Amino acid sequence: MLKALERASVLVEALPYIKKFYGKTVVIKYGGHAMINPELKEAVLTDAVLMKYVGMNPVIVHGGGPEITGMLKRVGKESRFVGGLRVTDAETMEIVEMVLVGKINKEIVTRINRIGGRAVGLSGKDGDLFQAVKKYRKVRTPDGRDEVADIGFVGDISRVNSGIVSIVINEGYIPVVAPVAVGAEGQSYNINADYAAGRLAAALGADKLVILTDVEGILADRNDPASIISVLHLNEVASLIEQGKIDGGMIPKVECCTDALAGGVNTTHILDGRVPHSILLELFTDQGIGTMVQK
Ligand SMILES: Nc1ncnc2c1ncn2[C@@H]1O[C@H](COP(=O)(O)OP(=O)(O)O)[C@@H](O)[C@H]1O
Ligand SMILES: CC(=O)N[C@@H](CCC(=O)OP(=O)(O)O)C(=O)O
Repeated sequence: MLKALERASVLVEALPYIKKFYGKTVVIKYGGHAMINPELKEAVLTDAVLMKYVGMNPVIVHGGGPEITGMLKRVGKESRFVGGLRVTDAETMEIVEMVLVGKINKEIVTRINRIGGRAVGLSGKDGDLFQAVKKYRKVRTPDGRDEVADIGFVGDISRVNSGIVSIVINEGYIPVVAPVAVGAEGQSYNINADYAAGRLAAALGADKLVILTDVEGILADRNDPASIISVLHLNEVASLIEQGKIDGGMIPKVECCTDALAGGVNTTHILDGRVPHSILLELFTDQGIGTMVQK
């Protein structure tokens, strides 16, 4: 009884925020490292279910980088990344699709349904959701020259047909999206889940994009968790990347925020997925947590 009352009082405190976000779409990028711990997994998906219950429209775009790396290792393939993106040959692409679409997507859907929500899993191929062309990545050589690297079947999203996601939302389900896209000839493309989330948020006209990761947010000094940047303006991003202060897996995250903001999303956030219920802390408190990237 006491527990129920405690929960009720928490809900009363959250009411103004619930009203503020009622009917709003929030795209959640649920990332590889925040996905590993089973308790955290449960907390993130419970947050999504709660959001749906109180009238918001959560949309989950998931990654699964560490699981893909694990599966590749099992078949004797080493993973290589260029600028945070996996170099993807034909065999790697097959495994990426099996892991993301066949395994992780269905696991998330099953968990949400068991928690008491209703979820539908989609990949970028369903309803032609993500169409892509081959992506080339600019890299800086050790002697300071810029080169274009061929990273295989990694795609740039050329078009988002978000209709199928809207149908799923409007029918009362939580869409769960795997970041595999389709090319002009029907071939599969591996899309970094951050980019997929940013583009989908823009196409849906989402109010918020929330990216969960395994650090506190964007750090000014990567070795100092206290150096978190609470608000990062878009005009500061390029120089932080240029100076190497933002690198690796954080590059797709800030670029994804850039895409989303350019596409009309109101606010974008990079949050610590290791903190239980970090999404609710961001949504339902004034101070917010993590890094907000804004125009
Ligand atoms: N300025 C920065 N602040 C915080 N993390 C950074 C920064 N630059 C690079 N990183 C790296 O980015 C990583 C997050 O990207 P990634 O490992 O791809 O996350 P995920 O698996 O959650 O998608 C962090 O663990 C950190 O190593
Ligand atoms: C092109 C590219 O790098 N694709 C990613 C797709 C999964 C992903 O983005 O997973 P996280 O969000 O867990 O990192 C990959 O192959 O790892």
